[in-house]
Amino acid sequence: MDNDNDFTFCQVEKNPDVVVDGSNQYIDSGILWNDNLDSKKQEKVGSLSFNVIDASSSSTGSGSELLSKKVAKSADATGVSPVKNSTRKPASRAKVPFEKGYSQVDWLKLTRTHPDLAGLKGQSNKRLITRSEVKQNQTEGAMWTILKGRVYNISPYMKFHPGGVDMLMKGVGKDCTALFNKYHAWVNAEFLLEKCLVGTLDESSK
Ligand code: HEM
Repeated sequence: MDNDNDFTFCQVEKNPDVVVDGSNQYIDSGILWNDNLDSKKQEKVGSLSFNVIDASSSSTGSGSELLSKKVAKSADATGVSPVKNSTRKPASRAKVPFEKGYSQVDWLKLTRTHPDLAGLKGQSNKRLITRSEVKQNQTEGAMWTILKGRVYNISPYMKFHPGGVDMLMKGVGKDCTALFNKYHAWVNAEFLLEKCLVGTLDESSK
């Protein structure tokens, strides 16, 4: 098996290049780790390295998300949270090898450089959006989906999706939350798709 190109199996070092909003936070394991955590320690098991956080000695974490994820696979960069103990059998894995230039790291670079990934053209992403408007946006440049009450334009993420374009297409024009949770409830989509946010779902809409 050739995993050389699969970032999931690469060791990803903390990279000062990926400073988010210049606020001393780094993208690491799909979580925004606060750099002030001095109790962070690197451990190694086989080819995987882990960041072990002693949360008890610090109250400077970046909110509940940080505190709830004390151990993270640093191998699983960008948007993939640590695996939780679960009695539920996960759906079968079908990760698609990415095309050159479409790794999750490439996606993060794009999110930092592209001026309008959501395709808002100056419109606010704070507005309420109806289900029928989501349904209407299924064209190449604007493929909208509802995920956990938020509306995203997932068109730019298509070729970057590790599960493949076909799988992601299943969520276009509708609410993909159930499918999303079925395959990877641990994925931090709020972070990955932050720049693709179009608005909030109008829950009362049809
Ligand atoms: C809409 C937002 C979505 C985002 C941000 C997203 C993101 C991701 C990420 C980061 C992975 C890699 C997971 C890992 O390495 O553990 C992945 C894998 C995958 N995704 Fe998605 N996904 C989305 C929606 C969907 C939908 C709607 C489906 C199904 C219809 C789907 C099916 C899959 C499958 C089958 C895999 C590969 C299997 C696996 O690694 O467990 N995804 N996705």
